Amino acid sequence: MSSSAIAVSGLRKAYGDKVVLDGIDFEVAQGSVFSMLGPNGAGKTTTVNVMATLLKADAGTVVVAGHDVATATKKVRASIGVTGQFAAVDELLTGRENLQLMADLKRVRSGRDTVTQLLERFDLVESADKASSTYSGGMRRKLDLAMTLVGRPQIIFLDEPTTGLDPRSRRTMWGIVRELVADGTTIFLTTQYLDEADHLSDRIVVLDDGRLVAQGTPEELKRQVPGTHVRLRFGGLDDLDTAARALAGSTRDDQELTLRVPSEGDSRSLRALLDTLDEHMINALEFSVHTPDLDDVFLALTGRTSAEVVAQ
Ligand SMILES: Nc1ncnc2c1ncn2[C@@H]1O[C@H](COP(=O)(O)OP(=O)(O)OP(=O)(O)O)[C@@H](O)[C@H]1O
Repeated sequence: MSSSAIAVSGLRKAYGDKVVLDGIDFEVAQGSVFSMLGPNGAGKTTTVNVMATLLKADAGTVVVAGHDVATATKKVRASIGVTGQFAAVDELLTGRENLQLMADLKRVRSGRDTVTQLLERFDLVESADKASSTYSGGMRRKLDLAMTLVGRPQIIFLDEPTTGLDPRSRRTMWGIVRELVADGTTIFLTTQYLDEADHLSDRIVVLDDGRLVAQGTPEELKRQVPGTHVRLRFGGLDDLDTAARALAGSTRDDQELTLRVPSEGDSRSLRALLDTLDEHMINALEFSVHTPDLDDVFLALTGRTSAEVVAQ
């Protein structure tokens, strides 16, 4: 068995004439967080559904926890947990009953203890005996994830787990993801939130229109996009003029009295820039360094900003 938790190669899927996955390849290391980013309709859920044995691929090989999804469906299902868009929470049952039902379905030994531990871990003890229909969105998602953890799956698929959550609940979910990974669980996450992928992931792939347009660590992806620059703001047009002439490759904004200067962003190049300003006896009222973030990467790769994607 390879050390990869998931290995996908040449994965293709079409609905009629519409090609949704056009031959994608990636590997997910055991005990890591792997994020798939992509705009609406890029094919993220389709990819998760194939890996989770809920959908058959047209071509390609998908191996999950050492088993081929095409031939060893049961073994794959016994190794994974899926949470997100196909939420399993039954609203008529209480939180405790939902968890107990899952423990019974998965034939977990000492199911009652597991349920108690999960209620504690997810801070759901107080509401454990209330109908889950009365839960807030954040509580329902926590319950959904808790249900996924019954039976301790090795690999967990989280399909957009924090969409619509308030910042505090998002942070709670992030904390739980980190704990799971520290315990050796592998997490496959799909998200439209770049900051989420940036904070949590060991590796990220960007899916657009059925193809992987980039993959790497968050840092590697950010490095693919040139754009570290220093922004200077001056007190008047004279200073702006002088600085623009002295600093090669800079772009000026006369309204804002600002200058954008390309820079490596390291201490030596910043010192050289300040020396140049000193030599010309110019004082910048403001000085800030901007490094590209995943939003810039996303824009460069897909032609869309994440805000546009979320607003769709
Ligand atoms: N059962 C289906 N029949 C036909 N087309 C489908 C079916 N399921 C998905 N599609 C299409 O496949 C494409 C990819 O869908 P998918 O749900 O995988 O995208 P996604 O990246 O998960 O998007 P979202 O973020 O909106 O969930 C979309 O264009 C969708 O309309």
